[in-house]
Amino acid sequence: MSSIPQPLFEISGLHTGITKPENGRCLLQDVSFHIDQGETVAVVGESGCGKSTLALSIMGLLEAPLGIQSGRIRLQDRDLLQISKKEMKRVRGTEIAIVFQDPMSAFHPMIPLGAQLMECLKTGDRRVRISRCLDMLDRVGLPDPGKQMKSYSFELSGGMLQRVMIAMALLNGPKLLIADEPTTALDVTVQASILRLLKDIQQEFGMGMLFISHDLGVVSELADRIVVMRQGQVVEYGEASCLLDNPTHPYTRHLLEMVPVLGRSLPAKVLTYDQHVLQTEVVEAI
Ligand SMILES: Nc1ncnc2c1ncn2[C@@H]1O[C@H](COP(=O)(O)OP(=O)(O)OP(=O)(O)O)[C@@H](O)[C@H]1O
Repeated sequence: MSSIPQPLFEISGLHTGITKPENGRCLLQDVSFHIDQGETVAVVGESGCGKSTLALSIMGLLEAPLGIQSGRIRLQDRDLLQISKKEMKRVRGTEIAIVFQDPMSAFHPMIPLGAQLMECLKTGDRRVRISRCLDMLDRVGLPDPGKQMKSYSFELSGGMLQRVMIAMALLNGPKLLIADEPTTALDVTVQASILRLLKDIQQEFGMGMLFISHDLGVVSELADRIVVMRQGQVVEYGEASCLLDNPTHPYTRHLLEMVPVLGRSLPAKVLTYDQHVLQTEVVEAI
């Protein structure tokens, strides 16, 4: 008898909310979805629907008065809600890594970027760790990685710094990468090159990716499946192509209408994306 393969990552029946009894409020209600190895699942919804609360719930980084009320978050065969804080700290950054929206605030301005990257690789010979950081900076397309290791965050552009954050997230070979609005703070011409980079490295490294965005147009570029969230609840969930071609929930249709140029025609968006990439490469080459 063949057993059903286990997903890489699975959330089931997740409820997250304000835990104070006097003003208890549910911010995520019964959220469930899974991510298979090598797959990109996008969570999309407007501001305030609970996307960041979801990312923080997964990373075990919710701060009081927010807390998980019930549900399960599994990475392979482990329930992340049942492991110790110490073990969760190890999982974070090694097995699950996150790329945040604003690269400028993710780095310490007074510490060289190289030292901050090295800090993520806690073990191993110093020379091996330096070489690993240099390799990863090169892999994410940063010119002159040796120079960037000595630079401070304020010396790099937003796009370059986002590449450093992606390199940092990949250093320990995570099984799951969470990208929380990774292109929102960037210039439109740089956005497309960062999206292409995420797509490339996800294929190369074969990890699962949870891509969080308010923009269904951006999501259509790289998602295998899409979770549409509204007011803390999943209103639609399915294969990206089916959901984009035949949205069943009025809110998904509303999000689609907000995508400029795309409307409901994907090929037009793909064309727009390629034009952005071309434009970006021209800008970067100047
Ligand atoms: N510490 C907190 N205390 C009370 N309410 C909170 C707290 N953090 C978030 N919320 C509320 O939870 C809801 C979801 O917020 P969240 O930041 O997860 O949304 P989001 O979809 O990520 O929005 P955005 O795209 O603007 O970042 C919002 O109504 C927000 O006001």
